[in-house]
Amino acid sequence: MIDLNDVEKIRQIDTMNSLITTENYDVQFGESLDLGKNFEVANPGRKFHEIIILGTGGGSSVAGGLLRSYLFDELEIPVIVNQGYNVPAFADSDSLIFVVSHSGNTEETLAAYEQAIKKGAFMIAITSGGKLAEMCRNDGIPTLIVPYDIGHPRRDIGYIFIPMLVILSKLGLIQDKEEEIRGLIQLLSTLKKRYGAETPVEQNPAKQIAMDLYGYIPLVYGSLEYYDSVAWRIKNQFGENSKLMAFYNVIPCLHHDEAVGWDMPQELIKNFYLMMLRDDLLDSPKIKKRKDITLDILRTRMGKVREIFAEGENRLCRMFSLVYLGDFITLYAPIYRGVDPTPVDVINLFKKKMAQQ
Ligand SMILES: O=P(O)(O)OC[C@H]1O[C@H](O)[C@H](O)[C@@H](O)[C@@H]1O
Repeated sequence: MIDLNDVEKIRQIDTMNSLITTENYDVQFGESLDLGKNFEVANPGRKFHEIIILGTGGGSSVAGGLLRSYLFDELEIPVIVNQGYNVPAFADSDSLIFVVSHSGNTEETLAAYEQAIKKGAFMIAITSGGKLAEMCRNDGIPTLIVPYDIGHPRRDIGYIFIPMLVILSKLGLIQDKEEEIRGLIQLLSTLKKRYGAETPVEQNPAKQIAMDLYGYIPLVYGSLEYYDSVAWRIKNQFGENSKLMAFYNVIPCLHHDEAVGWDMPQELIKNFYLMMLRDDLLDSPKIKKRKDITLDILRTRMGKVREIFAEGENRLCRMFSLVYLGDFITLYAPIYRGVDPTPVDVINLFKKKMAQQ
């Protein structure tokens, strides 16, 4: 196992600097705010039936999910995250469609884009370039171009999420969020000191959890209304960053189905490492009670259980405080095993095989 206090070794294993990029989210989120603010939108005040986000993967679709959760009690129209090749039948000229592909080359998103164009939807693209940027240029679709980095959209979550938020406020669909975003940037710069590579294991909860879960299957339980997509993000990050299959579910829903599976044989359930996402401010009394009961039951059944708590002055901060901790945990987990967190070999294999005739 790698000594997570050995910063030089950590940097050697993390050959594409995913930790450094994550440590610099405060800068990324700041730039993203400016990108959003400088983007001109047409027809502010126009009414839409719904918002559809076309995009897939740990960056683009998760950003859509986080947006949906964050705006749950503010937006008066639904947000639909659409990850596949097709767009739903109800999409039409009254739909606001964000086409989001960081690379601009993801085949599902490009196929869905072509359908959306035919339906005459009001579209805005967010991409660093690729085929999507080219198609949008030809079709006259307003496009917000974000920095390219190295082609791992999951570490560009700020560039995808923040501009969508700013654009929604420019369109008059939500209140202005600049103050909340600035609060988040401040929080990220505080938290990076706690979770960053330079902070030793003894003072670094992200490193501690990454080491603690070694040998277990991660299971992330979030909750409605704000922590479903956060749990989804962390589960995805375990896959892409940690090279670990992980699972997630959402309270209270899981109490009506998955929970029955907790009666599985002890030798199976003991392989899980439960991370329970908690928020002392945003979790309602009912949700808090359900989480307490869940922990009471699972403490003696699962291999280990760990509660992680949201923090921060507003909802955006609180949600992203857990996204941020999750990003660090899922980066340290592979490094602890001597594995480089950035390459995604299986995804590349899929892309190659799908391109073959
Ligand atoms: O945002 P896009 O460039 O369309 O990428 C979509 C997805 O592609 C790949 O699968 C990446 O590994 C994911 O992290 C990414 O989210």
